[in-house]
Amino acid sequence: MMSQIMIETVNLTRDYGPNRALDAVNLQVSRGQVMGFLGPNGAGKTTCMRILSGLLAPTSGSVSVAGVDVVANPDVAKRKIGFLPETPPIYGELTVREYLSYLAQLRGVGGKQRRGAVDGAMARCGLTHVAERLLRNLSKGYRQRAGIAQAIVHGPDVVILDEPTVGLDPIQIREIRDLIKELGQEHAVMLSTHILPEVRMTCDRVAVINGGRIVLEDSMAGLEARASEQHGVRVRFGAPPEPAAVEALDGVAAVHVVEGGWTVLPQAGADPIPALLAAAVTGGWDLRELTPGSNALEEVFVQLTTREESAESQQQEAA
Ligand SMILES: Nc1ncnc2c1ncn2[C@@H]1O[C@H](COP(=O)(O)OP(=O)(O)OP(=O)(O)O)[C@@H](O)[C@H]1O
Repeated sequence: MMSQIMIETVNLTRDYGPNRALDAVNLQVSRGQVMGFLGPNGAGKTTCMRILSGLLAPTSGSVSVAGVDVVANPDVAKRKIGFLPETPPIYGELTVREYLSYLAQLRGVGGKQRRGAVDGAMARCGLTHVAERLLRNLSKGYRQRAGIAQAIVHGPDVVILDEPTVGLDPIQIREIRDLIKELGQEHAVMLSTHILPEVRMTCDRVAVINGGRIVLEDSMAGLEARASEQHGVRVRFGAPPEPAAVEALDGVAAVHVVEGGWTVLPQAGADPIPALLAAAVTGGWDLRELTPGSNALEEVFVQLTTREESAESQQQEAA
């Protein structure tokens, strides 16, 4: 099957007064993909998602959803998109069924199809047994499911989820992540989060935004490969040696000493683990943890976002 591009932004830019919140953002997401949209606070994620959803106008650049220009045809585009905002509006006095039916109607699902659409969305989100419950009486996890159900009830091509697992307990989180993966098979899904393991678990692609600019866009596989080239081995010792003793080992390029553990960076193409293990045993370093590349994604993320920030602060200092 040809990959169908469902979300496309070209040089998308948005200013709030003198502040540029989005700066020439180019993104593409196809049907069958879950794209993780990552960035620190204030990076521009919400701004981007609100523009995609037709809730906010861009300053310049273009944005299309399922081939429909969101700025030129907002009403058509809105029917092709489902959005779960970070804080969804509350309709506590409606039952789950009434809520979904109301929103399906707003988004143009006709009377005959509506019941089937609502039943289908409830089934996919595991809500069938609470269909007649008032929203205000649902647990947070179920309310979140209702939020996701409203984002898919009208059969949109594109589903955008803003921090969908924030505030849920671990079991609810797992269930919502499974649901997101499932949605990715049929829709193009954009998932905003700053939880890195969540991206690893649910996404096929990842885009990292910082200071309004996309600083990385890659497949998960590509990112993991990139990370493993520069990843470190995380180690913790009960009786740590001098860092120089580790640095001197075969295959070790450098050692970063941080609180709670060290990161041992390998020389290109080398595996430092055998020498590390041997030295830890003979040296009595009391090895407590050895995790290869466990922070790979985190390291790439931190590198990408801090590099941009430090470049910016240097510019500001120079100005
Ligand atoms: N209505 C607004 N008026 C003025 N500035 C705004 C407005 N909304 C956002 N901004 C600014 O635009 C930038 C991007 O904000 P945005 O909310 O899109 O970031 P974010 O990545 O979603 O952050 P968070 O993870 O904290 O939600 C920030 O510098 C923010 O202060």
